[in-house]
Amino acid sequence: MKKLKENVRLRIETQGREIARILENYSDTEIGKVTVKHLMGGMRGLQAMVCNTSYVDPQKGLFVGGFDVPAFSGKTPEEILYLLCTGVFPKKDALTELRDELAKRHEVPRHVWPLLRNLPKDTHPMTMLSMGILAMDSQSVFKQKYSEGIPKKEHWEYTLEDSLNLIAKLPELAAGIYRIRFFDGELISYAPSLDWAENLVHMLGIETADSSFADFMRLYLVLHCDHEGGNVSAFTARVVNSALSNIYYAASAGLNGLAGPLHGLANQECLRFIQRIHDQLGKSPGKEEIRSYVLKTLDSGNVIPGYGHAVLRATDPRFTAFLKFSGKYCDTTPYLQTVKDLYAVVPGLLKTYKGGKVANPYPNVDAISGTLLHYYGLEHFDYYTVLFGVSRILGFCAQNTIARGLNQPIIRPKSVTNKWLLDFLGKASKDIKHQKTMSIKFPRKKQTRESLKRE
Ligand SMILES: CC(=O)SCCNC(=O)CCNC(=O)[C@H](O)C(C)(C)COP(=O)(O)OP(=O)(O)OC[C@H]1O[C@@H](n2cnc3c(N)ncnc32)[C@H](O)[C@@H]1OP(=O)(O)O
Ligand SMILES: O=C([O-])CC(=O)C(=O)O
Repeated sequence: MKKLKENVRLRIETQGREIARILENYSDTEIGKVTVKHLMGGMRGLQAMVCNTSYVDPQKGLFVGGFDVPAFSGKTPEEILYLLCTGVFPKKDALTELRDELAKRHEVPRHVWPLLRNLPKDTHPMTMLSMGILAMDSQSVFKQKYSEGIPKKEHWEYTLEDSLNLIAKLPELAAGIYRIRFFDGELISYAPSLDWAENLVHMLGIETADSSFADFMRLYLVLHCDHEGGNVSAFTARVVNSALSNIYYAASAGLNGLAGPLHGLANQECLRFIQRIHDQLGKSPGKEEIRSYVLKTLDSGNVIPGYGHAVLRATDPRFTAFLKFSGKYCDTTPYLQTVKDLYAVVPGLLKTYKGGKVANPYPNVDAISGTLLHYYGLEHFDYYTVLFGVSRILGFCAQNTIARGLNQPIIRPKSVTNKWLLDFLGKASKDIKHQKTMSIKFPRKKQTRESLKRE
C-alpha cells in the first residue's frame, strides 16, 4: 500500500499547510452566527466542522473529491476508497496494489464467529455487525503502537493500517452475518480472484438469475460511501476517534447511529412501508390510493421513510442514480412501480404538509435502495442497513485517517442549561428576554430541595 500511503501523506501535508494559513490569518474571523434555534434544533445548518473527504450541496447532492454522483457512480468501491483518502482516483498500478492489499487482509479473526453465533437468534444484523467490528479491536495496530508511545505525527499511519485491515474484512464479516442470521450458519469461502464487492456477493450465497447483481452491489457500495462530516454515523465515528479510540471503536459506534430509523435504517423501513401499502391496497395500487395512504400515515404522526433530509433540498442524486440503474437493468416489479408512484405523489404532499414545515419534500437514497436489494433476492429487510454500513465505513476510515494526520483535537463542544440561556438572553436585551421567555414553554419539573440546591 505504498502508493496509497504516499498520496495520503501528500494530502495531509497539503491540507496541513492550508489549515496553518487559515488559522494564522483568520483564527478569529466569524463565518456565521449561532442562534437559539441551532441549540434547540439539532444544530441543523450550523457550520461547525471541516470535512474534506466529501461535501453535500443542498441542490446537487454529494461530491467526493470534487466529483458529483453521476461522475463517480460508475467507479468501484476500491477506487472510491482511494478517492476518499487521497482526493484523486488511483492509477492502474495503485489500484492493483490496493486490491492485492485488501485481498491479503480479508480474513476475519476466528474469535469473532463464536461471538456472533452465540447471540440470540433474533439479534438485529446491525447489532451483529457493530459487535463483530468491536470484537476486532483487539487487533488494533494503532492501540498497540499508542501504548508503545509513538509520536502524534505517526497516528495517521496506524489509523490507515487499522482502516485497511477493517475494510478488507468487511465482505467476509457482512456475508458471514447474513449466513448465520438467516441461513444454516455455513460460511462460504473467500474467492481470491474476485474484487471486494464481487466477493461480498459471492459469500452471501444468494441464488439470483440476474448477472447484474455484482454491478448493482458495486453501485450500492459506492453510493453510500460518505456524506460529508455531520451526518449521525460519520459524526459519531469522528467524535469517538477524536478521543484516540481506534477505528474499530469508532466504526462500531458510527454504525450504532446508522442503525436508527431516521438515518440508515430508513433503508429497510422504506420497503416495509411499501409492503404495508401492498398488504392494504394490493400489488398495483393507483396513485390516488397511494396518496390517501400517505396522508393517513402523516395524520397518524409518522414520517414517510425515504423522504426528507437535513441538508439536501432536492431529489437525492443517489436516488436518481439507482432509478437510472433500475431502468437499465431491472424489470419493473410491483415494489419498484410503487417507488415511482410514491415519487410522483409524496413531494407534492410534503410541500404543503403542516404549512410546509418539512424542509425537503424530496426522496433520499433510502427511498429506492431496499427495493433494488429485494429485486436481487435479498429478502431479509433487516439486513439492508448492514450493506449501507459496509460502504459507510469507507468514509469513516478516510475521515479519521485524515483527521489524525491533521492532529485534529478532541471534539468537545460546550453545552449550556436553560437557566444559562435565559440569563444570557435577559442580559442581552430586556425585550428579547420578555418576548422569548414568554413564548418558550418548557415542561416544569417539580422542584425538590435537591434540584433547587443544584440550580
Ligand atoms: C441516509 C439517510 O440517513 S437519509 C435520511 C433517512 N431518513 C428518512 O428517510 C426518515 C424520514 N425523514 C425524516 O425523518 C427527516 O426528513 C430527516 C430525519 C431525514 C431530516 O430531519 P430534519 O432535518 O429535522 O427535517 P426537517 O427540518 O424537514 O423537519 C421538520 C419537520 O418535518 C418533519 N418531517 C421531515 N421529513 C419528514 C417525512 N419524510 N415525513 C413526515 N414528516 C417529516 C420532521 O419530523 C419535523 O417534524 P416536527 O417539527 O414535528 O418534529
Ligand atoms: O447526510 C445525512 O444526514 C444523511 C445521509 O444522507 C447520509 O448519511 O448518507
